[in-house]
Amino acid sequence: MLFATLDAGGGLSVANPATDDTLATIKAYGTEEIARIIERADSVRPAWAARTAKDRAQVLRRWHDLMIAHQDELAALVTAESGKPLAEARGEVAYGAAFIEWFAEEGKRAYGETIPTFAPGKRVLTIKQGVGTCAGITPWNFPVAMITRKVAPALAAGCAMVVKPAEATPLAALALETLAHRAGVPEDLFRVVPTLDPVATGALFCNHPLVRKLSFTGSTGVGRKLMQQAATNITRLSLELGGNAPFIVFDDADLDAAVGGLMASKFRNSGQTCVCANRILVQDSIHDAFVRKVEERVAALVIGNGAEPGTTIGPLINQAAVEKVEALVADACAAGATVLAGGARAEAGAGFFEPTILTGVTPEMAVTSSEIFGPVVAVIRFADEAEAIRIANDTPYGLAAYFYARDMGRIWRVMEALEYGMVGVNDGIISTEVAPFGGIKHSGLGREGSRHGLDEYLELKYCLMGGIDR
Ligand SMILES: NC(=O)C1=CN([C@@H]2O[C@H](COP(=O)(O)OP(=O)(O)OC[C@H]3O[C@@H](n4cnc5c(N)ncnc54)[C@H](OP(=O)(O)O)[C@@H]3O)[C@@H](O)[C@H]2O)C=CC1
Ligand SMILES: O=C(O)CCCC(=O)O
Repeated sequence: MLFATLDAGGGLSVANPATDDTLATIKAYGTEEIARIIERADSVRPAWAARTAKDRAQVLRRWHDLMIAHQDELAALVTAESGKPLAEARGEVAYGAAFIEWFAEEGKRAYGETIPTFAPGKRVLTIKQGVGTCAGITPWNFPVAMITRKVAPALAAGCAMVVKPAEATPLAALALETLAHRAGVPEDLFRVVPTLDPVATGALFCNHPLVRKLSFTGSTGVGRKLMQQAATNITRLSLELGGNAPFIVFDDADLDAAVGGLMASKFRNSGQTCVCANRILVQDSIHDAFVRKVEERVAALVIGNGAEPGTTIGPLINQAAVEKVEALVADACAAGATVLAGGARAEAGAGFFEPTILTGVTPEMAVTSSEIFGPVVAVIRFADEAEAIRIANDTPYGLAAYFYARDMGRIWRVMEALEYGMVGVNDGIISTEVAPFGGIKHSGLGREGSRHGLDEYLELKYCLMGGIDR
């Protein structure tokens, strides 16, 4: 069996959200064991950091290649444990592998600098060095890519990393660990530690003196707790938290392109991503035409088990997620919104919710202030550019925003006015390893991917050399 760790036995049971069947029961780590794993990671780190960046890159490159060679098996695991349709799961494996390829190369470019001196006889320079041993906490919605987006830059920078995957999706994470070790990543340098105690594990990661950096992707509430805990040890943090993405369609937009962008953004992983369009703002004069086109596209979506060919909408991750979406739709309807499509649990099974369109939504409704994390298109009308920007920015979140327009002046004005870390202009999918992914305000700290993603795992050391003139 490729992924031997799955047979390790123990207390953590993993279910398929489409069928509720148990997929595997795996070992759950306790905090004492995780503490020892951190210590072992830290003990092998100096030897890894001492290798050349090119040497580390070759190991990472082999890990990337093994992921691609096992793309179908990894995708099958992702679909089984997270529910996302197989085509999306294959896409996630390629996306996740791309971070490894990217950072394998980027690790070779961790340049320092020489700075023109401030005094004769002295020279000023900087070097960049790995931050040390790192920890990661990852969510269930991207069981592969959220791990590689953290581990690849950490390893490329010469760091060690211990990752706690989401309780719902540890199988792909363990498979990634197996492939990394096969590729030549030293076994103790990168470890995946599924656990039934996320609270104690988070506290351990924040307070263990050997953990110099924690990278977290998940809800804003948990991110806030980790930030409070990290204060004691002054642990460096990257936080990729919740979003509330506005998706604005102006009257000069290419409507078909905007509908296509909305479908891609809104229904990716059945609406369960932090960058999914959450509030759909449509200008008065094109509102009805736009909504009609969205209705046609929503009617063509296929709900079902993600493992079935042709499925485009899988289950939500669990019953709590279904109940949350159901409550948001009910609340919006009670406050005056109209259901144009869907609006209820789907017949496919207990974990499924119908792709839904709500019109007549207002910024006061909970469906617009909450991160829906489900397949609900909540449409708000607006009159002009100023109103759209005001509504779009009226949220504590600041992760991704999208808008469709053709007027160049408007494009620049709106792009600059949106208070978000990422803006998609005439595009609904912004995620790529080459660009800096991250948010502002309550959506987090730091950036992942791109050359900036490497800096999250590097310390900048300033060195002053005196006595040059003696
Ligand atoms: N920004 C993003 O990408 C994501 C945002 N979310 C948002 O959060 C909502 C809830 O989803 P949920 O899965 O509960 O998100 P969480 O933030 O609870 O989970 C994300 C990760 O954090 C872990 N975790 C949970 N509590 C703690 C803690 N106290 N200390 C340390 N780690 C902890 C989880 O472990 P375990 O799985 O074991 O509980 C998981 O690994 C979603 O509906 C969505 O709105 C969710 C996922 C991703
Ligand atoms: O939703 C998330 O957890 C963030 C990842 C989404 C992406 O990389 O596009």
